[in-house]
Amino acid sequence: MSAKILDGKALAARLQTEMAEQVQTWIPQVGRPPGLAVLRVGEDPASAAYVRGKERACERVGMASFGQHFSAEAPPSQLLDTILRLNQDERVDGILVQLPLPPGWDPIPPLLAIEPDKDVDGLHPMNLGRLLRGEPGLQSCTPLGVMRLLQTEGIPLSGKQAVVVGRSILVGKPLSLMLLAADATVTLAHSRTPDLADVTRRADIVVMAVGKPNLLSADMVKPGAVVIDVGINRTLTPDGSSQLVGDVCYEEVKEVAAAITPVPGGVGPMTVTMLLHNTLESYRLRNRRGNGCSL
Ligand SMILES: Nc1nc(=O)c2c([nH]1)NC[C@@H]1CN(c3ccc(C(=O)N[C@@H](CCC(=O)O)C(=O)O)cc3)C=[N+]21
Repeated sequence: MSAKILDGKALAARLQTEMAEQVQTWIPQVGRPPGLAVLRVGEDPASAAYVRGKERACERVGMASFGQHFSAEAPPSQLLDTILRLNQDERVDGILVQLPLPPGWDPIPPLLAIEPDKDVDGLHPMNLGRLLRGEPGLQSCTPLGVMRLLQTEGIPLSGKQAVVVGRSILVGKPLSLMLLAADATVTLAHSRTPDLADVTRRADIVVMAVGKPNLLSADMVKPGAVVIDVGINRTLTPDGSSQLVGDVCYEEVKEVAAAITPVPGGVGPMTVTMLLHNTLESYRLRNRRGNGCSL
């Protein structure tokens, strides 16, 4: 039996169409479109590609984008000043700093400078604290995309064993808290976990968020488990062309899992969609408070 393919790309397209319709009904009430500012530093080609993808998605749903690019040699105060200005800018609902920053750039000051209510990446300590405490707040896009995909596919989480592999602040840690909030029993494994296979084999839901191709093989998966692949790795094929792969041995794992996300076309498109979702949420909250209109 072969696993159900969890088509993140299709779900992302559907959600973006819905958002585009909502945006069109809200613009006349508010008098402006929702706005997102993506800030990029340096010349990392992968970051440049991701930022382009985010800006294109913005345009597709009718949002305004206020992107800015800084040289890796620019003084970090330039980035901070820009963030402070965008915090005050009424046209901007979301601000994000594309990570990783170039060597020598400390990500903490810019992440702290972003106004928490515009922090659409959910990385400000205020929003991370809200997530930890189970309070409403902006939440990290990739974990949110994984949760939305699981919920839309009707995959039950309450009482299930969920194993997350990878403890990053962008994915592993926040996703563990979200799965916990959904009443899963959560294990957070990482590079120092001995006998990873022994841990993953207990899981009803395995999430891979490490960044190592082929880390999860079929013998590490309980038959009938759900496998979510957050890994994004660029590898070279024998003929020399570049290929995007996740952290999962996809071809063999899909023969034992009940459901699996592909790479590309799984979690990646959901990440971008949740960024738009967070920007819209911030726009709605800002205008609800601001002028009493009911978005
Ligand atoms: N502050 C910050 N926030 C982020 O959300 C953030 C970040 N920094 N740094 C890098 C990671 C990576 N990331 C992805 C977004 C979309 C795809 C995506 O759309 N992937 C497509 C394929 C894209 C391609 O072909 O290259 C897919 O999986 O189908 C992947 C990865 C967001 N990140």
